[in-house]
Amino acid sequence: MTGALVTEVENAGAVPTVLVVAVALIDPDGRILIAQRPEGKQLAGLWEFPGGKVEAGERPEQALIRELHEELGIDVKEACLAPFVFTSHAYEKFHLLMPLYLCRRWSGTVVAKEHTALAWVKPDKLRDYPMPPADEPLIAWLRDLI
Ligand SMILES: Nc1nc2c([nH]c(=O)n2[C@H]2C[C@H](O)[C@@H](COP(=O)(O)OP(=O)(O)OP(=O)(O)O)O2)c(=O)[nH]1
Repeated sequence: MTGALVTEVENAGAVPTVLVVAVALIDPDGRILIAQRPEGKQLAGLWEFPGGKVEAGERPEQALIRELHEELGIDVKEACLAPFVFTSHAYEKFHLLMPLYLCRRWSGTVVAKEHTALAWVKPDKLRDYPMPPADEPLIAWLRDLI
């Protein structure tokens, strides 16, 4: 009886783990691109690294290349995506697992197709832009290693 109750309590807290891929695009001046989430979406108004959810049947790098084309209108080759660090964060409705890649090379001009605004920001200035809580550890890594 007690065992069953414990199991129920544990299951009540179970949420799906969602895999989201994101990238720090770095320009020749060492600035990183961040993008402001549009109104009407979860975490609206916060600044994020471009990227999105990995869809069924996609590899993470394919998903990121697709998202960068859809969101920013740029083309990125898989070889130009360098795995960097990841964040693992418990949101209320899901658990976010988000690898962050680095990319210094792409073709095309960055345009905000889905975001409210874009900003190129030096790593030590990222904290001036409110970002989702999951991004907190990523900011520290970028500041220290880029
Ligand atoms: N792309 C990106 N997403 C982030 C970051 N930090 C962070 O918590 N997230 C969260 C916000 C979303 O819940 C999820 C990204 O998924 P998404 O952007 O494709 O999804 P969405 O909320 O726009 O919703 P959907 O309509 O596409 O389902 O990851 C980040 O730096 N970049």
